[in-house]
Amino acid sequence: MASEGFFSISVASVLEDVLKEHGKRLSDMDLASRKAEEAAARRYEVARWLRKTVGVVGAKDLPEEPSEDEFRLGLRSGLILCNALNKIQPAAVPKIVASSGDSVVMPDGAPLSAYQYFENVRNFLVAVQDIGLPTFEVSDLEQGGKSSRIVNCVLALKSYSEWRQMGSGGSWKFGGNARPSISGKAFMRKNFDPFSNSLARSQFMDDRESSEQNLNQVESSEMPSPSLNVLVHAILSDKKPEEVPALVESMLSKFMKEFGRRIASQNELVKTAIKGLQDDGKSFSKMKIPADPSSAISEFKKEKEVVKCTRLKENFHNNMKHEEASKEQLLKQYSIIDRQQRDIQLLRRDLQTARAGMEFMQMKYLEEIHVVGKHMHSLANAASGYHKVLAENRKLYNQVQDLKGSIRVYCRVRPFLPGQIRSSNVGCIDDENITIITPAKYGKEGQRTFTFNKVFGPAASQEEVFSDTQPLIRSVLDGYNVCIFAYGQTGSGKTYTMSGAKVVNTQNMGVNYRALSDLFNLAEKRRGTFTYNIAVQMIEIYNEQVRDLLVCDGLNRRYPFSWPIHG
Ligand SMILES: Nc1ncnc2c1ncn2[C@@H]1O[C@H](COP(=O)(O)OP(=O)(O)OP(=O)(O)O)[C@@H](O)[C@H]1O
Repeated sequence: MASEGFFSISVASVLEDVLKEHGKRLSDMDLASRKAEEAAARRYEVARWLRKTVGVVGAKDLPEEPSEDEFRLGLRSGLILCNALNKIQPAAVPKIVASSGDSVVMPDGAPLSAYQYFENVRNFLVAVQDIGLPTFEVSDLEQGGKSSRIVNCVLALKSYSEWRQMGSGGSWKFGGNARPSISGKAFMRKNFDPFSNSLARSQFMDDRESSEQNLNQVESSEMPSPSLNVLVHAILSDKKPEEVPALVESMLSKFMKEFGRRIASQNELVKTAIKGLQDDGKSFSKMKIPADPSSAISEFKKEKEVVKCTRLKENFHNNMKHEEASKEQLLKQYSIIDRQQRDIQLLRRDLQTARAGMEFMQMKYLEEIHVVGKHMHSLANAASGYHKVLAENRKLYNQVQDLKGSIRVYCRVRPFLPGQIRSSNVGCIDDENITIITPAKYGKEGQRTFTFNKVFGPAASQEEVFSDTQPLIRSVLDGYNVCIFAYGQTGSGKTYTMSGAKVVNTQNMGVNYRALSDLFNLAEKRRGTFTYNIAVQMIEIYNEQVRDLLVCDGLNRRYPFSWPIHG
């Protein structure tokens, strides 16, 4: 909760704010120079201790007061560090690697022996970590590295050495003489783990960003803040002893005022928070805000409990209502499901009935199909029999035509034309014979009888003449060649017999028209069985000349002709 933060007033923070207000004169420049002074003093102390502990190692003695670069370069090979550690704790680093190049201090960037570089420094760091001392990164020995971490490590080692020299008993105090007096920081080690905290505190001046964190750590351990110490020191350092009491009095009065102001503001915040909760309809009882924040907190906690219980009750009631509503809905759903199940039963019954009906229909249909199939089969048999019979009939028909004769000669006697003298020399006509009376010769009338396949008298109609030739016409459709032609003298009636009168009608229609009409009728009847291509040619033979009578362009074409055959 946001309000919880308002109860954490720290006396140290108030004091620090007051001091800061007093210490306006302390500029950042002062802080920077003090930081540098402190870092240098610590570095000198480390160098002096190492010189005293290790002495000259490999002709690389650290100066008593080395610069930061001299400090790094002197320790870069790891020889001094390893030897120092082995002095304090023998064989902590089992093997120290030295090379011929160790007699010369290697400048930055110059490659060290990789073996030496990794072995000595790494072995030192491993051993230091095993002991529980703060360590540093290998890169801190290079240019740009944090030498403060190396200093911290060696100071911790120094403290550890002193502790061992005192017999390793009791608590190990570190930092009493490891810090320059200006820092005023205590570096206490109660066990090995807090070394990390100690290191963080020692780095305070190096890293201003971590100052807030360090402040909290100091407050939690009831130790004065390092920044407080610095501020107090900065304010009082340039004061005369007689000025100090007045200054302290002034600072204390300001501190009391600030502390009172913060307490008041906290109370206001608590009141506002409680009012907000009451406005939300929570069951807060009327609450007096005590002057004591701790009692306010306990009251506030109690009220929170009451609100929590009320909420739980409300939740319980809401859940019950919700459950009842769910039950009602469930009952409705059950009734709907029952109705739907009944509907489904009815539908199933209807479906079964429909299915039975369909099966019955299907059975009937199959039966009918079977019967129809049988009929079809018998019809096919009958059709094939019919075709056989038809072929047989045709064969017999043509045989009859052959028996009648391939060449048949008919004789037709024309009636007298209007205006002609009715003097005939036709004596007698029967079915096949005609008797011609010849003129008297030598005073004696003569007569001759001629026999034909058929003789038509003057009363014979066009239909009678055609009916006798019709069977021959039908043979054409069975593949037989048939030729019908008329022969006789001029005016004897050839054209009339073959074509008809000048004005053709159904009565006087000649053999040609009737034969063609008969052929087309037959072809139409047999269309499902046969396809016929029909062509017509009509010629005249006159004076031993053959002429095409169907030419209609007026030209008198003579044999041989050439004409297209059309279907
Ligand atoms: N059977 C018949 N009944 C009635 N009239 C007929 C008959 N035969 C012929 N005629 C008539 O006789 C006349 C002569 O007939 P048609 O022209 O047919 O003779 P044709 O033999 O064709 O003569 P051509 O050889 O000169 O052409 C026509 O007027 C025709 O109408």
